[in-house]
Amino acid sequence: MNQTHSPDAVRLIDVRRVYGSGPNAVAALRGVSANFPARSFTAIMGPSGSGKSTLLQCASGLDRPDGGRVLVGGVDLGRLDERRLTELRRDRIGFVFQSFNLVESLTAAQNVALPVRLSGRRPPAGHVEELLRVVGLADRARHRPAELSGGQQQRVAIARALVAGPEVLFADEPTGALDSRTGREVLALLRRLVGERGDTVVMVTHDPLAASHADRVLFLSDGTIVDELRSPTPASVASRLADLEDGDRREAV
Ligand SMILES: Nc1ncnc2c1ncn2[C@@H]1O[C@H](COP(=O)(O)OP(=O)(O)OP(=O)(O)O)[C@@H](O)[C@H]1O
Repeated sequence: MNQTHSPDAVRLIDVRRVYGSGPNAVAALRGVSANFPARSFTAIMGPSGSGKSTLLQCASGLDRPDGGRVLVGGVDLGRLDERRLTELRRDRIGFVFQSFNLVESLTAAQNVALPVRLSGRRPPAGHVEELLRVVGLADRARHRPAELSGGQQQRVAIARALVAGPEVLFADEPTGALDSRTGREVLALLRRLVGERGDTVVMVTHDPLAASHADRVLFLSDGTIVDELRSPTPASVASRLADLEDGDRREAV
């Protein structure tokens, strides 16, 4: 593969994505460049329609940009055919969404092992148990999703996303379906994964409190990155977001 050593888990270089064509074309990303260093926790925020989901989809190889480059662990996704891109997503990228998407008929441990099983392999001995321990569910390995709380189900989903040892964990509104206390526990877990295991997390969120758990917040507006906050606090994030949303409203008038 086209692999070069890179301290960045993910790099976006002048990424562009246009939906549709002609007079109805929508430029969802207008030249986005960003580095996501290994062992960092980045939150992506911005008003509705600013391009957050599109950025996550392009960065994770779920969607192909119309211009620019995306590198995951030094591999240029644009050079991969569909089969290799699918393999890269399976082996090197973890996903967590607002909905937990667990298989109801399988236990927590079986859900965690599933991505590796589906690729015709077996997780190394003790690996699933270790991941369940990391997410605080060592004693729930044999429970099925219906026997777990929402926060516990999301923690199973996080363990599942980590089972292949991905370069990066992309999280799209991971606390969107959780109450605020449970949401904070999941955010604290993501924080710990970065601090203690050296995982890399990129999270889209609408919630300033959620974003304040990250090392840095990137703000998108109208398809471009317009600002960055390091060591964010809920207040500093909320204030910056309000400015951007005000700007959007003024433009709409
Ligand atoms: N499949 C699509 N076809 C056409 N336009 C699209 C498509 N997906 C997104 N868009 C448009 O691209 C722009 C960016 O959308 P995107 O979903 O990335 O924004 P977002 O910041 O994630 O929004 P939200 O916070 O509301 O989820 C929007 O104008 C949206 O309407």
